[in-house]
Amino acid sequence: MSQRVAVLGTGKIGEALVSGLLRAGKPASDVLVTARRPERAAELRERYGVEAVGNAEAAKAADTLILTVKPQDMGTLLEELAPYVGADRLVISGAAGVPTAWFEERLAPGTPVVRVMTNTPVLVDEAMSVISAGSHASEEHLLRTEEIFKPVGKTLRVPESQQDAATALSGSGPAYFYFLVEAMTDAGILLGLPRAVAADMIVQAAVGASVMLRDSGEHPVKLREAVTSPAGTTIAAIRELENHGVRAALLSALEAARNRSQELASGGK
Ligand SMILES: NC(=O)C1=CN([C@@H]2O[C@H](COP(=O)(O)OP(=O)(O)OC[C@H]3O[C@@H](n4cnc5c(N)ncnc54)[C@H](OP(=O)(O)O)[C@@H]3O)[C@@H](O)[C@H]2O)C=CC1
Ligand SMILES: O=C(O)[C@@H]1CCC=N1
Repeated sequence: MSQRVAVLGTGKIGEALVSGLLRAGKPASDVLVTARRPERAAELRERYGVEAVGNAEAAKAADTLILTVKPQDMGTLLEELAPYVGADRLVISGAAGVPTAWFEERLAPGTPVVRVMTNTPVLVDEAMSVISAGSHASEEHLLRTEEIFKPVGKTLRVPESQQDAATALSGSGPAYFYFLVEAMTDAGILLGLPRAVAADMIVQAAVGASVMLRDSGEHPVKLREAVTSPAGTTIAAIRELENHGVRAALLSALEAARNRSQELASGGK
């Protein structure tokens, strides 16, 4: 069996994974991609030098299939793949919500399935990829999955029962930070700063705070306390955040994301 990896449904996440595989040294000849539109296939061929093929051909030719279509498109894709995928392949699903059991029901008995929730920082090798084994996936399959995702960031194994929460926190997580940066940049405009200057300040504050969170090992409360001087500026802002229920809003927001992931379990609309 070849060491070929196929990415099926190469959109934003699929393309990010292809670029990661190539950056990690996988030869382009070992990477196949599929796309729904011919112009997209041509774009991927040109950009990465990989072969773009049909879904059935990818399923026949690759030993690892990474499925990165939207949950709502997974049913159609599985119908195309099922005749060609057996227990000698590894199927990795990157979709939100859809459980490994859903794939197992549609594939040949014993087909190993691994569910992965990654996030867009895969583009800068700073992803978090949260990994769970289906009922036929062995340690070897998990290691093969980690081999694909480790070069593009961190990996974490969790029981599949935690995947919907991981999707809410980690898969969607970057979007919350972009939302905050966008809102804080607007606040800079309100305070009279030019947009570019405000954006520069906020992005650097986000980078600095993220690096400190990751590298200091300190609890976020301690880091925030170090910024918050008695009778100073920060506590004036924190009071407003608490008055406006930002903490409660985050709890509700992540619960809503978790619930939506659960709704997508059946490749739902
Ligand atoms: N975006 C994110 O931050 C994250 C997304 N995910 C998951 O990754 C998956 C993909 O998301 P994302 O990359 O944002 O979505 P995209 O829409 O960018 O990518 C999906 C791609 O699949 C293609 N496609 C759909 N059906 C088929 C098919 N039958 N055969 C071949 N290609 C097909 C689509 O084609 P077309 O362009 O024609 O629509 C599209 O290019 C989702 O399941 C999502 O839950 C996981 C973590 C983070
Ligand atoms: O919004 C979504 O459904 C996808 C899954 C996680 C991040 N983006």
